[in-house]
Amino acid sequence: MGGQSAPPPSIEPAIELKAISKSFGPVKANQNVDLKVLPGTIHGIIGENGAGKSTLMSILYGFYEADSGEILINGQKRKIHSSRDAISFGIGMVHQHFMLVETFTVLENVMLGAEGAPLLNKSSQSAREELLKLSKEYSLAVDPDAMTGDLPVGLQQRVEILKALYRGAEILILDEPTGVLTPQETDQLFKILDILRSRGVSIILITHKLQEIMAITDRVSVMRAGTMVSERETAETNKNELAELMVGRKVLLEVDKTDANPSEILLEAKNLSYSEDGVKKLDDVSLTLKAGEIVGIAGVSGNGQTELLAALSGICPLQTGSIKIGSVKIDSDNPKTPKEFRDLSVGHVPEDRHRMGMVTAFNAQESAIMGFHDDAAYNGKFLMDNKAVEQHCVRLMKDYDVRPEDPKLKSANFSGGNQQKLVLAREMDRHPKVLLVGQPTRGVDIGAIEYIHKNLIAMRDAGSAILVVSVELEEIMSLSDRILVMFEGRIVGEVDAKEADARQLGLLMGNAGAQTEAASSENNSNNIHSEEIPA
Ligand SMILES: Nc1ncnc2c1ncn2[C@@H]1O[C@H](COP(=O)(O)OP(=O)(O)OP(=O)(O)O)[C@@H](O)[C@H]1O
Repeated sequence: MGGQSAPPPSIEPAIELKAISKSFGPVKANQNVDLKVLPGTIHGIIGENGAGKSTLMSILYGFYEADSGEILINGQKRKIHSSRDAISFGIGMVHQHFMLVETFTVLENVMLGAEGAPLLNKSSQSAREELLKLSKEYSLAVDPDAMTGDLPVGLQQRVEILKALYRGAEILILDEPTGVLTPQETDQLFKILDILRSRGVSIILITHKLQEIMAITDRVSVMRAGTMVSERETAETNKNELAELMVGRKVLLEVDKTDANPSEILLEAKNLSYSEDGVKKLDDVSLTLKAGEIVGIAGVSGNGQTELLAALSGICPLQTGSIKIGSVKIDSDNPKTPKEFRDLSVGHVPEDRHRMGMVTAFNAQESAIMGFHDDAAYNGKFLMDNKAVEQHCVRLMKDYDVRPEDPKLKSANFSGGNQQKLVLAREMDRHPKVLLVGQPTRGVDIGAIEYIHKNLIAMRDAGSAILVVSVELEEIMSLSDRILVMFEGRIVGEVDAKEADARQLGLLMGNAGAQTEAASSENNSNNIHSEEIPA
């Protein structure tokens, strides 16, 4: 490892990984990786997509066994063959995709699978008492009897943390925990992590967001291409240095763009309303998208953004209102399928790449043409022209830096960020007139974010109309030319991006009723989302 100052020898690391290696076929996901995490500290791990961070944590948590190397927990050499072993050594993991049973209560989820716990029994008084005690001790307020599926994402994550603590975790691994959180939920999570640290819990935090590393960690390790390349005291580094260590070159952390030059309207939505199970998800939404502009949708997730993207791409049928694309009018009397929307040159990058962007069981080249598989270019005489599909996929992988460059690899076996790049590549490469993008850079490393933002701006400058939905206010503010704010299915405000400031957007996002929340987060020293945003 280059340039790091070694931890004081007197302190025994809570975790020590020595020369860990792990390969998947030809892919060396981890090569001779060393890591020391001191007790009662928050240790960040950063690295490009596919650098090997999740693999390393999966080894520590017993999902994978290393090909070679050693694991020491509190100075003791340990063999971890399963997550049960990891739990018994005091390791807990909060996964990117929660492992909770949505139809169980919080208490039932916390008890589920806990080693040595009494059989699952709703009235288990001791479990309830223990849960309440943990909630109090770590300021993790949550109703034990709430149905887990009804809780907002931030609270579900809290249940995951409680579950780990209930099982006696003293070491907590969090893999990209803020990817699905609102700025306010992120602030709350960081307060919780701070409390856990002050109580002696050791935390490993994997994140792509360098402002989070700077805000909350004590030390940070940098991985590149399966190896550990650097380690720094957080107080002695900065975002630019970390970005360069990760990517191996200087990275532009701000979006570089000229003013937009919008021209004709390419898409016009009028009075869209949509209800599901009696709940209004879209409420009289009207908007226009013009050639040569990027329109950003800001809002706390769950306020109709998903349904708006679904309506504008033909995935959810129109109930009320109409959409005009060029001269074609679409409404409930004249519906169109997603394929027909695509034929009208509407591209769509869905927010949830796993459920809607790709079929994880398909290989990369199949995912790379999903939705376009009946294009003449891929059709042989009788069957699909697999050679043509493969060549197309390889070109996309080269152009969008999808790693590994293996069109035959199962989509599920790409790292999260590389899956995202593959879906973006598929949609952007066709240069649609209208591009709808949900969470363009979720789980994507900073080098790739720079690349994706540059490409979106290039598409705009070439005359596409782009609609971006993102929970990252910073992204919305720096990428958009106009910002629309959604709240409870409605568009409650429109702001010129040049004049937007985070506080004003935050107030609109919470609508008047939640002003206190926005105001209190403004006073919060961990309010990193707005702090980073240029006014
Ligand atoms: N089960 C698997 N089979 C084959 N290859 C795999 C498997 N799991 C991971 N890989 C490969 O190992 C490498 C490291 O992946 P890993 O998920 O650890 O990266 P990461 O740093 O966590 O990336 P990201 O930031 O995108 O989540 C990648 O090239 C990935 O494609």
